[in-house]
Amino acid sequence: MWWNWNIAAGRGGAEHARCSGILVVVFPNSKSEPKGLSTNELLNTLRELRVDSILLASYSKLIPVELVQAYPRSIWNIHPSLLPAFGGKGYYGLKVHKAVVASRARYSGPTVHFVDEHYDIGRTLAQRVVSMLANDTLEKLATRVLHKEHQVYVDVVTALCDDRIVWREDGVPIIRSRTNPDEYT
Ligand SMILES: Nc1nc2c(c(=O)[nH]1)N[C@@H](CN(C=O)c1ccc(C(=O)N[C@@H](CCC(=O)O)C(=O)O)cc1)CN2
Ligand SMILES: NCC(=O)N[C@@H]1O[C@H](COP(=O)([O-])[O-])[C@@H](O)[C@H]1O
Repeated sequence: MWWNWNIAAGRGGAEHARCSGILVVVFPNSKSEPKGLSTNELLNTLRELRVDSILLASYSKLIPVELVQAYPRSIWNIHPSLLPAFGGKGYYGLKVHKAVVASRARYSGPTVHFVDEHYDIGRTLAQRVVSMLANDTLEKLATRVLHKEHQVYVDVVTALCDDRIVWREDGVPIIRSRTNPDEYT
């Protein structure tokens, strides 16, 4: 069963979701969000709503280990670089693209990965490549990468809905092709 619901860390995302009729719970509890849920309250809410998959998008806090352990192989995140490059603590939003441009890398692109206890080291599930341009600005690169993010996350969610995400014997997650069951990416 798919629930339209949203765990919002930012006010803009929460308001947009509410206006779209999407159930919103705010996490974590903080000074700026005193009505936010604690980890245990969030876990109870997710269980009550029978949530079985969690997808992060622009979520800028560390998901607590209790939530990671309660949802094994069931929390995904999208990161705006080709992990493991340019990931980890301090790498989010434009900071990621700034590091990529400074490195003179020839390619960048989004990564969809499983979430584990630490930032950005969970198993990679899908990536898309974006070529760097000689006159790239942070904003131009961010826009091109974001465009690919919106494509690759939709592809991953579609594969999730189709039950086409499988784990290879060596522990690598792969996606079975929608058209040819003998092909994987
Ligand atoms: N347990 C996990 N939690 C989260 C993960 C993860 O892989 N495991 N991914 C991040 C998303 N992310 C990159 O994709 C990311 C977000 C934020 C940071 C970061 O350094 N944050 C700052 C705080 C920023 C703020 O307060 O707004 C920090 O921790 O100092 C790194 C990577 C989502 N959660
Ligand atoms: N590490 C997490 C991270 O950097 N997330 C990134 O923040 C950007 C802004 O998205 P938004 O316009 O939806 O807020 C997106 O590129 C997203 O990948």
